[in-house]
Amino acid sequence: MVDGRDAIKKSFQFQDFNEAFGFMTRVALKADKMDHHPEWFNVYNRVEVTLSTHDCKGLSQRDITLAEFIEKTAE
Ligand SMILES: C[C@H](O)[C@H](O)[C@H]1CNC2=NC(N)=NC(=O)C2=N1
Repeated sequence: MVDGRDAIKKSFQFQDFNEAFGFMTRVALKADKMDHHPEWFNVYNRVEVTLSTHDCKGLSQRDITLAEFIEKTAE
């Protein structure tokens, strides 16, 4: 969860930048297909992802669906 707002957040660590950016690319393609986009921050091998739904100013099923895809993709 994120302080002060209805959002979920998770940090992922990879071997290197190449792995991190590959992960981001796969998530980006899925996100755009869903028309549901993450807030994220990347430094080298670390990617912090925050999910929420602007349309309802909170969490929706879309956040859960994208979160499940993200967890699978990070494995
Ligand atoms: C116009 C467009 O469909 C909307 O702004 C979409 C785009 N991506 C989005 N992403 C997220 N995270 N929440 C939204 O409500 C949202 N809405």
